[in-house]
Amino acid sequence: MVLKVSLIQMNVEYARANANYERVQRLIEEAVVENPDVIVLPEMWNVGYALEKLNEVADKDGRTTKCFLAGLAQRFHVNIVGGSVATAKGNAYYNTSYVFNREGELCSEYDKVHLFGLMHEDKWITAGKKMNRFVLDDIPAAGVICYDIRFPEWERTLMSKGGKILFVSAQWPKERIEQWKIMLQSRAIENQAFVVAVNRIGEGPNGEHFSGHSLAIDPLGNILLRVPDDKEGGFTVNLNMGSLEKIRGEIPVFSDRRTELYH
Ligand SMILES: NC(=O)CCC(=O)C(=O)O
Repeated sequence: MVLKVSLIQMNVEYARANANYERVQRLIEEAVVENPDVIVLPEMWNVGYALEKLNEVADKDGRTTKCFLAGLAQRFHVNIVGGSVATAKGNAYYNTSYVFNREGELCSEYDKVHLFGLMHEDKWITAGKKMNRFVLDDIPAAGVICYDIRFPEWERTLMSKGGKILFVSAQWPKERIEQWKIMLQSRAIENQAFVVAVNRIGEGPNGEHFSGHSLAIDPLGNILLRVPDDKEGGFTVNLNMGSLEKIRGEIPVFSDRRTELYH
Protein backbone atom coordinates (compact mmCIF):
# COMPACT_ATOMS: atom_id res chain seq x y z
CA MET A 1 0.00 0.00 0.00
CA VAL A 2 1.25 3.45 -0.92
CA LEU A 3 0.37 6.45 1.24
CA LYS A 4 0.59 9.82 -0.46
CA VAL A 5 1.61 12.57 1.95
CA SER A 6 1.70 16.30 1.29
CA LEU A 7 4.10 18.42 3.37
CA ILE A 8 2.98 22.04 3.68
CA GLN A 9 6.14 24.13 4.04
CA MET A 10 5.05 27.71 4.68
CA ASN A 11 5.87 31.08 6.15
CA VAL A 12 4.10 31.98 9.40
CA GLU A 13 3.19 35.59 10.05
CA TYR A 14 3.97 36.73 13.57
CA ALA A 15 0.79 37.16 15.68
CA ARG A 16 -1.42 37.41 12.56
CA ALA A 17 -3.82 34.51 12.98
CA ASN A 18 -6.24 35.50 10.20
CA ALA A 19 -3.46 35.81 7.64
CA ASN A 20 -2.10 32.40 8.68
CA TYR A 21 -5.51 30.66 8.51
CA GLU A 22 -5.96 32.11 5.00
CA ARG A 23 -2.49 30.95 3.99
CA VAL A 24 -3.08 27.40 5.27
CA GLN A 25 -6.44 27.24 3.52
CA ARG A 26 -4.90 28.35 0.21
CA LEU A 27 -1.97 25.94 0.48
CA ILE A 28 -4.26 23.01 1.35
CA GLU A 29 -6.58 23.90 -1.56
CA GLU A 30 -3.52 23.81 -3.85
CA ALA A 31 -2.13 20.59 -2.33
CA VAL A 32 -5.34 18.54 -2.68
CA VAL A 33 -5.07 18.78 -6.47
CA GLU A 34 -2.48 15.97 -6.14
CA ASN A 35 -4.97 13.90 -4.17
CA PRO A 36 -2.87 13.22 -1.05
CA ASP A 37 -4.00 10.83 1.70
CA VAL A 38 -2.46 12.94 4.46
CA ILE A 39 -1.58 16.63 4.76
CA VAL A 40 0.99 17.79 7.33
CA LEU A 41 1.46 21.32 8.71
CA PRO A 42 4.35 22.96 10.64
CA GLU A 43 4.59 24.04 14.29
CA MET A 44 2.75 27.06 15.79
CA TRP A 45 1.40 28.06 12.39
CA ASN A 46 -1.49 30.16 13.72
CA VAL A 47 0.58 32.95 15.31
CA GLY A 48 4.25 31.88 15.31
CA TYR A 49 6.24 32.22 18.52
CA ALA A 50 4.22 35.29 19.59
CA LEU A 51 4.77 34.22 23.20
CA GLU A 52 4.47 37.67 24.76
CA LYS A 53 1.12 38.17 23.05
CA LEU A 54 -0.45 34.83 23.89
CA ASN A 55 -3.15 36.50 25.98
CA GLU A 56 -4.36 38.24 22.79
CA VAL A 57 -3.65 35.67 20.09
CA ALA A 58 -3.77 32.13 21.51
CA ASP A 59 -6.69 30.08 20.23
CA LYS A 60 -9.14 29.63 23.13
CA ASP A 61 -9.54 25.87 23.68
CA GLY A 62 -8.31 25.47 20.09
CA ARG A 63 -11.88 26.12 18.97
CA THR A 64 -11.08 28.11 15.83
CA THR A 65 -8.37 25.70 14.70
CA LYS A 66 -10.43 22.57 15.36
CA CYS A 67 -13.39 23.91 13.42
CA PHE A 68 -11.11 25.10 10.59
CA LEU A 69 -9.13 21.84 10.22
CA ALA A 70 -12.16 19.58 10.66
CA GLY A 71 -13.92 21.52 7.90
CA LEU A 72 -10.98 21.16 5.49
CA ALA A 73 -10.51 17.45 6.29
CA GLN A 74 -14.19 16.79 5.62
CA ARG A 75 -14.41 19.00 2.55
CA PHE A 76 -11.42 17.37 0.84
CA HIS A 77 -11.86 13.93 2.42
CA VAL A 78 -8.21 14.01 3.53
CA ASN A 79 -6.41 13.22 6.80
CA ILE A 80 -4.75 16.27 8.36
CA VAL A 81 -1.85 16.17 10.81
CA GLY A 82 -2.43 19.72 11.86
CA GLY A 83 1.06 20.76 12.92
CA SER A 84 0.56 22.79 16.06
CA VAL A 85 -1.03 26.03 17.19
CA ALA A 86 -0.82 28.26 20.26
CA THR A 87 -3.83 27.51 22.46
CA ALA A 88 -5.25 28.82 25.73
CA LYS A 89 -6.80 26.14 27.93
CA GLY A 90 -7.94 27.01 31.44
CA ASN A 91 -5.39 29.46 32.83
CA ALA A 92 -2.49 28.19 30.75
CA TYR A 93 -1.08 28.31 27.24
CA TYR A 94 -0.04 25.28 25.22
CA ASN A 95 1.66 24.35 21.95
CA THR A 96 -1.08 22.00 20.72
CA SER A 97 -1.34 19.59 17.81
CA TYR A 98 -4.65 18.35 16.40
CA VAL A 99 -5.06 15.40 14.01
CA PHE A 100 -8.21 14.89 11.94
CA ASN A 101 -9.25 11.92 9.81
CA ARG A 102 -10.97 12.08 6.43
CA GLU A 103 -14.37 12.35 8.08
CA GLY A 104 -13.26 15.45 9.95
CA GLU A 105 -13.17 13.60 13.28
CA LEU A 106 -10.55 14.57 15.85
CA CYS A 107 -8.15 11.59 16.25
CA SER A 108 -5.66 13.13 18.63
CA GLU A 109 -4.87 16.26 20.64
CA TYR A 110 -1.29 16.64 21.88
CA ASP A 111 0.39 19.35 23.92
CA LYS A 112 4.14 19.62 23.25
CA VAL A 113 5.98 17.81 26.02
CA HIS A 114 9.54 19.16 25.73
CA LEU A 115 9.62 22.97 25.80
CA PHE A 116 12.49 24.79 24.11
CA GLY A 117 14.21 27.16 26.55
CA LEU A 118 16.42 28.77 23.89
CA MET A 119 13.27 30.25 22.31
CA HIS A 120 11.79 31.04 25.82
CA GLU A 121 8.97 28.61 25.27
CA ASP A 122 9.26 27.29 28.83
CA LYS A 123 8.49 30.76 30.28
CA TRP A 124 5.11 31.04 28.59
CA ILE A 125 3.88 27.60 27.63
CA THR A 126 2.83 24.73 29.88
CA ALA A 127 4.21 21.30 28.97
CA GLY A 128 1.88 18.49 28.01
CA LYS A 129 1.88 15.14 29.75
CA LYS A 130 0.33 12.80 27.24
CA MET A 131 1.38 10.75 24.22
CA ASN A 132 0.35 11.42 20.65
CA ARG A 133 -0.56 8.15 18.95
CA PHE A 134 -3.26 7.87 16.31
CA VAL A 135 -4.39 5.76 13.37
CA LEU A 136 -4.94 7.17 9.86
CA ASP A 137 -6.30 4.95 7.07
CA ASP A 138 -5.60 1.92 9.35
CA ILE A 139 -1.92 2.92 9.69
CA PRO A 140 -0.68 3.39 13.27
CA ALA A 141 1.30 6.60 13.62
CA ALA A 142 2.58 9.09 16.17
CA GLY A 143 3.36 12.79 16.24
CA VAL A 144 5.86 15.03 17.99
CA ILE A 145 6.70 18.72 17.90
CA CYS A 146 10.13 20.15 17.05
CA TYR A 147 12.41 20.03 20.15
CA ASP A 148 10.75 16.68 21.04
CA ILE A 149 13.02 15.01 18.44
CA ARG A 150 16.04 15.56 20.71
CA PHE A 151 14.59 12.99 23.12
CA PRO A 152 14.90 9.62 21.35
CA GLU A 153 13.44 7.84 24.37
CA TRP A 154 10.21 9.77 23.77
CA GLU A 155 10.00 8.68 20.11
CA ARG A 156 10.94 5.12 21.07
CA THR A 157 8.13 5.05 23.63
CA LEU A 158 5.65 6.46 21.13
CA MET A 159 6.67 4.07 18.35
CA SER A 160 7.00 0.95 20.52
CA LYS A 161 3.35 -0.02 20.00
CA GLY A 162 3.80 -0.64 16.27
CA GLY A 163 3.76 2.93 14.91
CA LYS A 164 4.75 3.03 11.25
CA ILE A 165 5.04 6.77 10.62
CA LEU A 166 6.40 9.48 12.88
CA PHE A 167 5.10 12.96 12.00
CA VAL A 168 7.16 15.95 13.12
CA SER A 169 6.06 19.59 12.97
CA ALA A 170 8.65 22.27 13.59
CA GLN A 171 9.96 25.80 13.71
CA TRP A 172 13.61 24.78 13.48
CA PRO A 173 16.18 27.51 12.63
CA LYS A 174 18.52 27.15 9.66
CA GLU A 175 21.63 27.42 11.85
CA ARG A 176 20.93 23.95 13.32
CA ILE A 177 19.48 22.36 10.18
CA GLU A 178 22.24 19.75 9.89
CA GLN A 179 21.28 18.48 13.36
CA TRP A 180 17.62 18.41 12.29
CA LYS A 181 18.46 16.20 9.32
CA ILE A 182 20.74 13.82 11.23
CA MET A 183 18.35 13.41 14.15
CA LEU A 184 15.36 12.79 11.89
CA GLN A 185 17.30 10.15 9.95
CA SER A 186 18.31 8.57 13.25
CA ARG A 187 14.72 8.53 14.56
CA ALA A 188 13.70 6.78 11.31
CA ILE A 189 16.46 4.16 11.44
CA GLU A 190 16.22 3.35 15.15
CA ASN A 191 12.42 3.06 15.06
CA GLN A 192 12.34 1.44 11.59
CA ALA A 193 9.61 3.87 10.65
CA PHE A 194 8.88 6.54 8.07
CA VAL A 195 9.52 10.06 9.32
CA VAL A 196 7.63 12.98 7.79
CA ALA A 197 8.94 16.28 9.13
CA VAL A 198 7.58 19.71 8.20
CA ASN A 199 9.45 22.88 9.10
CA ARG A 200 8.35 26.48 8.50
CA ILE A 201 10.13 29.11 6.45
CA GLY A 202 10.53 32.86 7.08
CA GLU A 203 11.84 35.00 9.91
CA GLY A 204 11.15 34.59 13.64
CA PRO A 205 10.64 37.40 16.19
CA ASN A 206 14.21 37.18 17.49
CA GLY A 207 15.96 37.27 14.14
CA GLU A 208 15.85 33.50 13.56
CA HIS A 209 15.87 32.38 9.95
CA PHE A 210 13.74 29.31 9.24
CA SER A 211 14.70 27.72 5.93
CA GLY A 212 12.27 24.81 5.86
CA HIS A 213 14.27 21.79 4.72
CA SER A 214 11.18 19.64 5.35
CA LEU A 215 11.94 15.95 4.91
CA ALA A 216 10.35 12.58 4.27
CA ILE A 217 12.61 9.70 5.27
CA ASP A 218 12.20 5.94 4.85
CA PRO A 219 12.75 3.37 7.64
CA LEU A 220 16.37 2.82 6.46
CA GLY A 221 17.15 6.51 6.82
CA ASN A 222 17.06 7.31 3.09
CA ILE A 223 15.70 10.71 2.20
CA LEU A 224 12.65 10.31 -0.04
CA LEU A 225 11.85 14.00 -0.29
CA ARG A 226 13.78 17.10 0.67
CA VAL A 227 11.72 20.23 0.16
CA PRO A 228 13.90 23.04 -1.28
CA ASP A 229 15.00 25.59 1.31
CA ASP A 230 12.90 28.76 1.64
CA LYS A 231 10.26 27.49 -0.83
CA GLU A 232 6.59 27.70 0.12
CA GLY A 233 4.00 25.17 -1.01
CA GLY A 234 2.65 21.65 -0.70
CA PHE A 235 5.21 18.99 -1.60
CA THR A 236 4.00 15.45 -2.11
CA VAL A 237 5.74 12.12 -1.50
CA ASN A 238 4.67 8.47 -1.76
CA LEU A 239 5.40 6.22 1.23
CA ASN A 240 5.54 2.54 0.29
CA MET A 241 4.15 1.04 3.48
CA GLY A 242 4.75 -2.51 2.20
CA SER A 243 8.54 -2.12 2.60
CA LEU A 244 8.28 -1.80 6.35
CA GLU A 245 7.46 -5.36 7.44
CA LYS A 246 10.49 -6.76 5.58
CA ILE A 247 12.85 -4.27 7.23
CA ARG A 248 11.40 -4.94 10.68
CA GLY A 249 11.60 -8.70 10.10
CA GLU A 250 15.27 -8.70 9.07
CA ILE A 251 16.57 -6.68 12.02
CA PRO A 252 14.00 -6.98 14.83
CA VAL A 253 15.19 -4.11 17.03
CA PHE A 254 11.95 -3.88 18.97
CA SER A 255 11.88 -7.52 20.11
CA ASP A 256 15.69 -7.57 20.61
CA ARG A 257 15.50 -4.82 23.21
CA ARG A 258 16.80 -5.67 26.73
CA THR A 259 14.43 -3.41 28.59
CA GLU A 260 15.25 -5.15 31.88
CA LEU A 261 18.73 -3.55 31.68
CA TYR A 262 17.64 -0.05 30.74
CA HIS A 263 17.42 1.97 33.97
N1 LIG B 1 10.64 25.12 18.22
C1 LIG B 1 11.54 24.30 18.71
O1 LIG B 1 11.25 23.44 19.52
C2 LIG B 1 12.95 24.52 18.22
C3 LIG B 1 13.90 23.40 18.57
C4 LIG B 1 15.27 23.66 18.08
O2 LIG B 1 15.53 24.58 17.34
C5 LIG B 1 16.36 22.75 18.51
O3 LIG B 1 17.51 23.00 18.12
O4 LIG B 1 16.09 21.78 19.24
